[in-house]
Amino acid sequence: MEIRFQSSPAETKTMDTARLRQEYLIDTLFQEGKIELVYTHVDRLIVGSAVPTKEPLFLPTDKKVIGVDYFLERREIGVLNIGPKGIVTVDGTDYELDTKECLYIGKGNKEVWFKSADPANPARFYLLSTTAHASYPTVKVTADQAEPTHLGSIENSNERTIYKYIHAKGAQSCQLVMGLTELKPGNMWNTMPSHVHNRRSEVYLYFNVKDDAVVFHMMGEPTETRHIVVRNEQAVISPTWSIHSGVGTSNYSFIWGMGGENIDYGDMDPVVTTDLR
Ligand SMILES: O=C[C@H](O)[C@@H](O)CC(=O)C(=O)O
Ligand SMILES: [Zn+2]
Repeated sequence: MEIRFQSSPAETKTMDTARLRQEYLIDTLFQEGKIELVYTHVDRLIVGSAVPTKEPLFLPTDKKVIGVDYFLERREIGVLNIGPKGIVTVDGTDYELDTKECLYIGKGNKEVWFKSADPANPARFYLLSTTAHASYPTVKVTADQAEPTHLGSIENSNERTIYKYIHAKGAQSCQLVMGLTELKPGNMWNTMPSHVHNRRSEVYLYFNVKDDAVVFHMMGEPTETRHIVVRNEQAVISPTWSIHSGVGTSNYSFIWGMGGENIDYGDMDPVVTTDLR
């Protein structure tokens, strides 16, 4: 498992493009036939993917990194499929996940397997895990059940739909909050006006980014911003003190996921756009 440590705002200010990318961008996800996991000390989130082809893939532990006998011994995980239909098997129970469907798996489940319904058109499971102190029921959430919220306007180029899967009023969890946002065609800005939330860290996984398109992901303290150029199926780690907004050269979607002190989606500190530097 790859390990990332934490950098302070003061350290981040001094980084050049390559260093920023090394620190905050995850560009190794969604390799076919593989599970990929990245451990960040930012709220101890584990960010990953599973793209099962011929063989089912097992969610492994890494005794050296997490110090337990199985992955979910002291953790919970959200699984969101951004590809064709797949199956997640949790201690012998199968959950079918179609595109944009999510599975919350609670602490204490010993064996998690990922399979594709059609190995020639593999499922693409995005994984986000936080530490957990209690066991909540494993539950599947469909896009329809995910409380679609329409936000933004074409005038501001940010008309989008936010689906909340795991949060205080949805699938229950210890600290994981997770959902998906889709921009309408012709709309390029996400999360603008931007915000921070010192109570939680966040990771964005950009997807449905066209092959010749990129997203300029804005990060940093509101008065000390930087950007990272992101391509399809790449993720960016956002520490508590950082804004996390983006503008694409075309429309796109992203999965947002958080861990920290609370599971209240709305607990954000808005940044006045004209205060950004
Ligand atoms: O803390 C919440 C997250 O940053 C996202 O849910 C914001 C988002 O999807 C959007 O405004 O488009
Ligand atoms: Zn946020």
